[in-house]
Amino acid sequence: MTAIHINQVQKRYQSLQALGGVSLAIEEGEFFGLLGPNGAGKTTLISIIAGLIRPDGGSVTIHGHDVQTDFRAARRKLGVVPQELVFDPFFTVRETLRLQSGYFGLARNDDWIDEVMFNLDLTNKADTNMRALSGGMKRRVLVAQALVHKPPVIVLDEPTAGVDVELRQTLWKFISRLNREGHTVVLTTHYLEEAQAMCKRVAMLKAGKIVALDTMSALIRRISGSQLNLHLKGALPPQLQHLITHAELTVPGEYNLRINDYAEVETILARVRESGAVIDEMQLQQADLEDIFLQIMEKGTV
Ligand SMILES: Nc1ncnc2c1ncn2[C@@H]1O[C@H](COP(=O)(O)OP(=O)(O)OP(=O)(O)O)[C@@H](O)[C@H]1O
Repeated sequence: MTAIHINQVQKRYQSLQALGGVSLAIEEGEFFGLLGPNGAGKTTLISIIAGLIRPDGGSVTIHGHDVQTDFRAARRKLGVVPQELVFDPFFTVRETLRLQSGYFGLARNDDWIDEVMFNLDLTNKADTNMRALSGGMKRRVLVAQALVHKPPVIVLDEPTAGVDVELRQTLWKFISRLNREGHTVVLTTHYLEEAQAMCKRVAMLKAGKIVALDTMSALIRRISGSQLNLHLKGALPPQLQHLITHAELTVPGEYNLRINDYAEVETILARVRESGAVIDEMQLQQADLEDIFLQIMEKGTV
């Protein structure tokens, strides 16, 4: 079944086209990444998925429920961890989570609340007032709040922005477990390493449009090969100059060369030796999501 179906969604803020006709189907059980630079439209899209803002055109369904015409049913299937920390400061952590459960009509939810708090390392803060929590702790409560009704679809908008390593690890362990148990997870993050480690499929947004949509492994394969990083005493022979990547960043004696297969490394080294240059240092680097991201954002394609 399709967990989230986004069909031709458009949103405009005055003269700014924040989303220009986005279509996307995320299947049940996926761990999906929504990536893009600041202002690409990720939060706008998530707010539309959550039914918090209205699109100017198009539609979104969650497990078949339209987020506008069938809001309550759609909302019940969805847990959203928003980017901003907004809380009522007078409630304790447990009260906050009970209130949220009440919103979904769950009167006796303490077993699950306890389990969520335990998994997010919040148990010893259960009776602390929200206003007395640190930013990182508040973020944990935001995650817990999104999960009180065991939603089959979990959307996290930059959940690890500015949080420490410990929370990241705790959070990813718990979210991975929920994904293994069948929950669909959609994540936006600026930490591309995190996206590469967690997401099986990604969409890249740029200026309100999807500019790449593929599995993580296919995207990484798409960027041809790897890089050979050379530190030379002497100049790079002219017949290798065309292999230089990011020429604008080249420091004298240091070169990044694009290679398509490892056999090319031998040829390059032979040419360097013939030219009389001496190799001080060399490194082979695998392409990663960051290379792909930068290339897509700069050139629009890989
Ligand atoms: N309420 C609003 N009024 C006017 N413009 C808005 C509003 N909300 C968002 N925008 C603009 O819409 C565009 C998309 O914003 P959005 O927050 O969706 O991007 P984002 O991809 O989530 O960015 P970030 O990575 O910085 O969170 C931006 O140019 C933003 O300035």
